[in-house]
Amino acid sequence: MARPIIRVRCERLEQEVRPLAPIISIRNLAKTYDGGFEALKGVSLDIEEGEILALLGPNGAGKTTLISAVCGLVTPSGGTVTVGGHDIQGEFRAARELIGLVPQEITIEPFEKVINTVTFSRGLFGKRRDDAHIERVLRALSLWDKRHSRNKELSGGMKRRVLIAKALSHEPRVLFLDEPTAGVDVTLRKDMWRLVRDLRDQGTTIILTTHYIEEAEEMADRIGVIDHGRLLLVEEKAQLLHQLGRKELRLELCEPLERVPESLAAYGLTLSGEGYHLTYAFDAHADHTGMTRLLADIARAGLDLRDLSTRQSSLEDVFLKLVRDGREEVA
Ligand SMILES: Nc1ncnc2c1ncn2[C@@H]1O[C@H](COP(=O)(O)OP(=O)(O)OP(=O)(O)O)[C@@H](O)[C@H]1O
Repeated sequence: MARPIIRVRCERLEQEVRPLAPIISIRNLAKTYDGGFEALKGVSLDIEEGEILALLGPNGAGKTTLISAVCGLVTPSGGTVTVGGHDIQGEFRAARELIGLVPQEITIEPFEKVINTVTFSRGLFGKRRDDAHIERVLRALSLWDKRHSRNKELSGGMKRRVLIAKALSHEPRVLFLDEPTAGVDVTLRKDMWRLVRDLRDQGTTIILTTHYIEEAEEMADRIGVIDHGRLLLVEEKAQLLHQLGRKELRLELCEPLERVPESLAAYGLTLSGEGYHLTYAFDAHADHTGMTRLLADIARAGLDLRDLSTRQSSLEDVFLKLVRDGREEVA
């Protein structure tokens, strides 16, 4: 009698340790628009269920094109996308049903009432009417009191929330937010961040695009950087922030140098500011930063210091460097 119990346990264990398939799988996705412009150049990316992924990139990087291709609104020129295992082209309806999309531009019928807008949206996905769900969504977005207002009577921030309510009306597993806080004031932006985190806590996978580094830093579990149709990096935010633990010590000399003295070669210093500035990069998390030894060796080399300062690198530095390096590579 004991055997079946053991077998059941083993099966459970296997289920627990089996890695989950990504909810979205993008392989070599390419898009060339009519006229020959290559907006996506072979993007590959897996998105895990329940994560918040922020796609950062400058104007025209390809963020909206990527989202639109994953949502089946733009036909790719190459590559594949699956959502919940369904091919976005071959099994469009099954894949699209899993997705909620909040577009960049406000696209709601001005004379329609809020509640009808959201209820109608659910119907478009062929889902049966569920007033309790619509009420939950509207309450979560602080729109319940406005349910009988016409869309045109709402503020810009409320209209944006109606777009989110529409996107959530059919209970999608993945929510795409294309620049959710563009042109939104600071308070509303923070409300939006809270809302997105709550949705993730309830199990929704979130992919958002943004220009705001602070937004990616605040919300994302992973950050992807895209530019010129290429994904330059996808990294856990915690990992990125660890990398950002790099600091710089800047030394200002009393007399300029022509080159870094041989005795200081091991520190990898860079000389700038017409020979007046020496910069030393170090890991702020390390037990030994090497700073004390460097300063002793500088004194030994007979260099006099006028000033010194340290500076922490930021996500913005990493972002700008990646975009700059990527552009140099392309050029
Ligand atoms: N329908 C189209 N036809 C031709 N080119 C297009 C079309 N849509 C977008 N593009 C071009 O593709 C590139 C990527 O555009 P996309 O909107 O994906 O960028 P983005 O990263 O979302 O930019 P932004 O942050 O400004 O919204 C841009 O150079 C854009 O001009």
